[in-house]
This record gives sequence, structure tokens and C-alpha cells, in this order.
Amino acid sequence: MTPGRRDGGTAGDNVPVHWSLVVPLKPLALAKSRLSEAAGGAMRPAFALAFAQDTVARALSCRAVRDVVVVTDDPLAAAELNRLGARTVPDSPGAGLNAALAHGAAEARALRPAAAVAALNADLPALRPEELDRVLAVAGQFPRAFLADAAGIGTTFLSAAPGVELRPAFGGHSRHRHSASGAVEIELDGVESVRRDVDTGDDLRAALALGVGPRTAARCAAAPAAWCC
Ligand SMILES: Nc1nc2c(ncn2[C@@H]2O[C@H](COP(=O)(O)OP(=O)(O)OP(=O)(O)O)[C@@H](O)[C@H]2O)c(=O)[nH]1
Ligand SMILES: C=C(OP(=O)(O)O)C(=O)O
Repeated sequence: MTPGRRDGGTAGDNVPVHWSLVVPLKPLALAKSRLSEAAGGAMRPAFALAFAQDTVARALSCRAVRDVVVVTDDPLAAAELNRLGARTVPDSPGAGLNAALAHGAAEARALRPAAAVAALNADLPALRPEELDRVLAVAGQFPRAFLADAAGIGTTFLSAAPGVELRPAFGGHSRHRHSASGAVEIELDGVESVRRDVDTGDDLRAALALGVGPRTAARCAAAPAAWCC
């Protein structure tokens, strides 16, 4: 069997793996700066919020997910994501993405010590729960595992089994860093929605082709046609 392609979603003793997901989110006014060219400054925060809402709502509906912990200092995003059922914590380290993820993982473990934890980007508006469940099922077979982004350069998902440190190394060419750190790369067909992060207008169009969640779809419907099609 090829590493990273095992089936099943159970720990070695056949106990189903339960997950706490950690979702990092920048303050909306700062988020998705690379979308500016396509979406302009004014609507960019609304897109960032819609992406996060669709990501979190669908993550929460996964069978294996027990908690979604969002790390954000944005009050509007925190209120909206709490309403969906996420638990939000402030980005108290204030030291960038990886520090925020390590903090969120510690919070998640304090809440549910026996669960596996995984970092999931907040910019996956096409996320399909059944695809994330397949990723989680494979990730549950390894101490640490990750999924490369659609571009094949970065990472959209990084997991750690109960008791294992997450050691996030996101940013830029993180696929290589996560692999070099010993995390197993998950190589599954048919999980494009989990890999489809949205940084640019082209990414947004690719996500729309997969099918986005309702909040992102509504944002696109309200935007000038050139942004979304
Ligand atoms: N809490 C927190 N989240 C962060 C931080 N930096 C990035 N993120 C989040 O990490 C995820 C991946 O980041 P990016 O894809 O670069 O998103 P972004 O920073 O909004 O996009 P750009 O402004 O275009 O770089 C997104 O969900 C971001 O909101 C940070 O310092 N703190
Ligand atoms: C944060 C990452 O990428 P990007 O900022 O390009 O979405 C990453 O893939 O590690």
C-alpha cells in the first residue's frame, strides 16, 4: 500500500478518529490581499468572510469533526463563525500564521484532549464535507499528514494524531517544508475541493467551477460580473 493512500478512518485499535479542526483567519480588512486585483478593496473583506463561513459550515458538517476552533482577532468574523457552531479564540500570540495555528491547536487540545487536530485554511469556499471526511480518514492513519494545495506548492491541511505536536510550517512553499518535517503527504484523487484555496481571481473562478458554498455564491452574485466569471 502506498503511504498516504491508506483507506479507513480508525486508529490502530479500531476506535474511530475524532477531529478538532483549527481554522486561522486574519482580520477581514487585511485578508485576501491578493484578491484585490480582481475584487477591489471594498468587497474583499466580504469575500474573505464568505469564504470562511462556507469553509467552517462545511467543516462542521463532516462526520468525523467534533470541534472547529477559529483563531481570529476579527470581531465580526468571530460572531458570524460562532453562530455557525465554531469556537473562536483570539490570535493572542499575534505572531503570524504558524503561531496562530499552534495556539489554536493547544486550545483545541485543552477542549478535547483525545481528539486528533488538523489545521485547515479558511479560504476553501468549494469545500465538500464528503471530501474532507476522506482526507481525515487517511490522515487518521498517520502521526502527521498534510494535503498540498491546488497549485502543488502550498498546503491546505496539516494534521497531528492525539499527543503529537502539529508543528505547522505554512506560508509560501509549505508543501516541501511539511514533507521535509516528516509529515506524510496525502495523495488522494477526488479531493479537489479541499485543495482549492482561493488567493486570486483565477482561484475564485476555479472554485466557482467546482461549486462554492451559499455565502460565496451570494457574494459573487452581488459583485460585478468580471470578478467571478
Ligand atoms: N489568525 C491568523 N490567521 C492568519 C494569519 N495569516 C494568515 N492567516 C490565515 O491563514 C490562511 C492562509 O493564509 P493565506 O492564504 O495567505 O490568506 P491571506 O493571508 O488572507 O491572503 P493574502 O493576504 O493574499 O496573503 C487564511 O485563512 C488566512 O486568513 C495570522 O497572522 N493570524
Ligand atoms: C499559507 C499558505 O499559502 P498561501 O498563502 O499561498 O495561500 C501555504 O500554502 O502554506
